[in-house]
Amino acid sequence: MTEVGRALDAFEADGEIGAIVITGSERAFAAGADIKEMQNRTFQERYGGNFLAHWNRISTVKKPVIGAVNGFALGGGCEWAMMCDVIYAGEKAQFGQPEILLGTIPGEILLITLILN
Ligand SMILES: CC(C)(O)CC(=O)SCCNC(=O)CCNC(=O)[C@H](O)C(C)(C)COP(=O)(O)OP(=O)(O)OC[C@H]1O[C@@H](n2cnc3c(N)ncnc32)[C@H](O)[C@@H]1OP(=O)(O)O
Repeated sequence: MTEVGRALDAFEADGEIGAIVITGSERAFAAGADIKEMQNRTFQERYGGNFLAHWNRISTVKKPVIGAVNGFALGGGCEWAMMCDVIYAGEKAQFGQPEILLGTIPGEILLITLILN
């Protein structure tokens, strides 16, 4: 996410770039946060460690952002798509918030963004 954040910073600052397209592969746009990285962290570690830092960067970019989505857009990946100004969805696009099955709050990134703003 740090790399995505850096790329978005650079695109936003580049006067030659008028719009940004974010995409994945045919199989997945993004399957969400790394479950393996999350699974051993306590709530306090996630909250205090700012685990979701940079995840909402798309929503603050001051240039049009287009999400070209195919395959899975799940959890944070679904939220990413929703943060784009336009979603251009392929026929195989699947949007979902399955993280409730992991015991985590669906829509966490957008919820935190709403609370902080
Ligand atoms: C930001 C938050 C924290 O607020 C919310 C989140 O984003 S929590 C994460 C939400 N996402 C999910 O719950 C998606 C979980 N994954 C799946 O449902 C499936 O893996 C799938 C539908 C994306 C793909 O299914 P399938 O084609 O059957 O392939 P798999 O064998 O299940 O997966 C292949 C491989 O990828 C690993 N994988 C998939 N998603 C994740 C993920 N989010 N984090 C880490 N790793 C993921 C999966 O474990 C497999 O790995 P290996 O077993 O091959 O090592």
